[in-house]
Amino acid sequence: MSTPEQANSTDAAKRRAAVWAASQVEDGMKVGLGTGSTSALVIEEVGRRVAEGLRITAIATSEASQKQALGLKIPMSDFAHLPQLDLTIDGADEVQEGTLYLIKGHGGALLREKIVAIASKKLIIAVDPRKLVKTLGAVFTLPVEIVPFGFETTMRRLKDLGFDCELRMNDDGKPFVTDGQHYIAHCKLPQVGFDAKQAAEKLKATVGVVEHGLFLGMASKVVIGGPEGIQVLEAAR
Ligand SMILES: O=C(CO)[C@H](O)[C@H](O)COP(=O)(O)O
Repeated sequence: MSTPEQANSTDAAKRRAAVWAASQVEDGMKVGLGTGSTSALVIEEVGRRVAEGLRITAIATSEASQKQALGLKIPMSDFAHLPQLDLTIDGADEVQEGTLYLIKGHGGALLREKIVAIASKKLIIAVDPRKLVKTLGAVFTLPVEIVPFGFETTMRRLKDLGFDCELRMNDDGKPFVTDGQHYIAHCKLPQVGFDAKQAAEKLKATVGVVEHGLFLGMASKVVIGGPEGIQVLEAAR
């Protein structure tokens, strides 16, 4: 549990990161809009700029972000009309120092987030400093989106592969269902000898797994909001 002061400073850090990320949107761009509390601040800022005359077209990564963007009168489109995006801005649950590998999906939107991110020339990730980790899985579990049919057997096979997972539940005791009508398994990652690329390959090859929350080599930049300003990390290419 964070104190009210800590919560305020985290909110301020998220907002700083979000405002900088939104400032990277240029007139005429096709933009992907992420999901989560930091992305909501990005959408708010993009909406403010649109009201001032910025002309963009956007695609959202969740129903919640779509609704927020439409409420702010951001012109929204889809992949039938926009084959490629110039820039996507999203949040993350963890960012690994050095590699800029990400864990995403605790907002339940990892599948659409990954579809939008890979259709974008650039992906900017906006976070507060708590998200920076040395080892992926240090703080958060890895969300893995799975098909509801036979989820029990899929989760058993994930366990056999070394992923100890629990099904994400709602407060009413029913499984959480994503925008794509799938379930989410939250998997603990081993903290010693974890190989993210190998894990990503294993997960992709598991029948019943739709997608996983490891975003490897996808972030172009990560902006970290802090108490006084921002820090921008760039991917080594
Ligand atoms: O991956 C995500 C949603 O699926 C979010 O980007 C991630 O959970 C970070 O959210 P927040 O900005 O609220 O901390």
